[in-house]
Amino acid sequence: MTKTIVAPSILSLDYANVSEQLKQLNESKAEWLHFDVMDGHFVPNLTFGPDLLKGFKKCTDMVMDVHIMVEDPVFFTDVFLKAGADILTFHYEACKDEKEVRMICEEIHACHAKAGVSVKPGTPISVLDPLLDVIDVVLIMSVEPGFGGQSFMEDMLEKVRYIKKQIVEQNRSTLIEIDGGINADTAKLAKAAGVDVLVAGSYVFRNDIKAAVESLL
Ligand SMILES: O=C(CO)[C@@H](O)[C@H](O)COP(=O)(O)O
Ligand SMILES: [Fe+2]
Repeated sequence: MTKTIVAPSILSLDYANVSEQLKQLNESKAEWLHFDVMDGHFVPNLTFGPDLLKGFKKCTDMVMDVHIMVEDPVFFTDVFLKAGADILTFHYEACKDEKEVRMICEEIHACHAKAGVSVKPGTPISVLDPLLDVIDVVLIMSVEPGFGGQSFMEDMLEKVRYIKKQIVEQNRSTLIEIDGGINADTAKLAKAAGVDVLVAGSYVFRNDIKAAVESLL
């Protein structure tokens, strides 16, 4: 069994208490910090810009896992790579075609970062089969993107099982990340299906941070 990585989503961080929460995150077993970028167009919500990412990088050594939910992935990939993203994940649905997905992944690699591609619940995961050679992280949305605190869509586990099989058959080292509605119960289901990285927002920040992270491992 491979090691599980926990990626707390700062969408649910308590912004009245940032330094204390960051201190707890730094003391926790979470290895990645999930940074949700929303442009108000691709999803009906608006979140963070590159300066916030630069600020977080000064306060933690965690891996910056940037998830861009934006209409223009080419523009924002460049912006967040320059701001210091370690992993840059964009949406398949925001791209013109397969060629553009490949081109963005290659641009990310040229900046020495890892490339992630995300699919919304309604998108078949098989669209990523021919792209696994350039994808470091497949991010499966287990809620509709846009907001934290939604319920886990259990039928997304089928996508996890499917892409895991493809990764093994193609002999790739691609990681599978799941995002949305993760708590101690849904984490068990996700891990059993083959998930490597668990994004968790509301569950981590509405509980004791260190204990919540630990309960997901
Ligand atoms: O990308 C998103 C939402 O679009 C996520 O990363 C959420 O931030 C997850 O929040 P929880 O479902 O864990 O509360
Ligand atoms: Fe996310």
